[in-house]
Amino acid sequence: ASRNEQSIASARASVMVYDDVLRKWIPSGSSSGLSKVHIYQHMANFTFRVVGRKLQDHEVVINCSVLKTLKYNQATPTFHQWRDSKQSVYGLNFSSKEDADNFAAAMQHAIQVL
Ligand SMILES: CC(=O)N[C@@H](Cc1ccccc1Cl)C(=O)N1CCC[C@]12C=C[C@@H]1CC[C@@H](C(=O)N[C@@H]3C(=O)N4[C@@H](C=C[C@H]3C)CC[C@H]4C(=O)O)N1C2=O
Repeated sequence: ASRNEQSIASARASVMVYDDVLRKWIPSGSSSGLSKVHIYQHMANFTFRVVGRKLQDHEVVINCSVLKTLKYNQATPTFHQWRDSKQSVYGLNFSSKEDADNFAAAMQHAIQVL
């Protein structure tokens, strides 16, 4: 995150991307595993983005803008998903329901205030 970004939520989740051709979820990044996923608010230009880094090696596995048109789907209590602007679908498989609820609340806040 840059200096003028602050985290409004963080959660542990495995970050996945849906492969439309294979019709299956694949891990985002070079391998599957848990990441720390943040929603950052940019204090100067009032934008939000989701950034996730693998716990093990800090590989950035998601870096996507949160637009006011984002439809955030809580498919299950611990699996949430949305489309980014390039129509990729991201899925977060949260390690706990608490993390999922906390992340969803912050995401909905961001979408509301944009
Ligand atoms: C109208 C619309 O766009 N709808 C989208 C969803 C959507 C709705 C509204 C706004 C935005 C979006 Cl994004 C849609 O349906 N999408 C988006 C791409 C994928 C999918 C299309 C088909 C498949 C069928 C099964 C289903 C699925 O993936 N379920 C999960 C699942 O199979 N898994 C994941 C966990 C649990 C399950 C819940 C973990 C790994 C794997 C597994 O359990 O092994 N699908 C989808 O969600």
